[in-house]
Amino acid sequence: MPIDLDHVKQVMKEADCLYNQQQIEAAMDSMAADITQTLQDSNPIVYSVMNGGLIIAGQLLTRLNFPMEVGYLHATRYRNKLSGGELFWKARAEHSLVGRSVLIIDDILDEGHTLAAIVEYCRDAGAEQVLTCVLLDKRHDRKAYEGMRADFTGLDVEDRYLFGFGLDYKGYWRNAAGIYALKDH
Ligand SMILES: O=P(O)(O)OC[C@H]1O[C@H](OP(=O)(O)OP(=O)(O)O)[C@H](O)[C@@H]1O
Ligand code: HPA
Repeated sequence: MPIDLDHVKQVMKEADCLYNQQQIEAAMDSMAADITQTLQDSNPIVYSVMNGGLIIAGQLLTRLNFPMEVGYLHATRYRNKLSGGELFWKARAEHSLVGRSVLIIDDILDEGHTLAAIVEYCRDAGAEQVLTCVLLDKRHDRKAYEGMRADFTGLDVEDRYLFGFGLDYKGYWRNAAGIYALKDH
């Protein structure tokens, strides 16, 4: 059934803005400085995780001024729903990862199953070092393993359903230039 666009607009009207564009830009500047310090001499392959990682990766990559190769992986487990299921791979790495440093960029570490599976995949493919970077880390105790964190995190965020800056509400509002929380979720 096609989604009702009036509903999509209403969702945005009623949402709470948790972080605005300026706050996100400051977080990206800080992550870029940390990533540069760690990876500038390692000739990394940098993968964004489609679809959610598209916006953060695009804006972060232009802040990184050192040699790297860039690509994407596509793995999804929410598939336009509000809660996650089994991870479904749509596209894996095109490069050989053997002996390489790999940086994975995604929009959010929520329960962490997506990132954990991607890291395991890259290690199994022979990567020497796999680092992870997320714009958001949702605060709750349902992580894939206790204490799970990305190597680089932009902002911690409350345990609500979020959208904007790559994150979707039923496929919409990935393009919103802030982080929004769904009303009453
Ligand atoms: O930490 P987790 O609980 O595993 O959730 C995080 C993942 O969920 C979202 O992807 P989604 O499966 O919604 O696909 P999308 O990127 O196409 O939105 C998000 O972009 C992360 O990749
Ligand atoms: O809060 C969220 N919003 C959108 N997509 C997501 N994928 C994991 N968590 C979320």
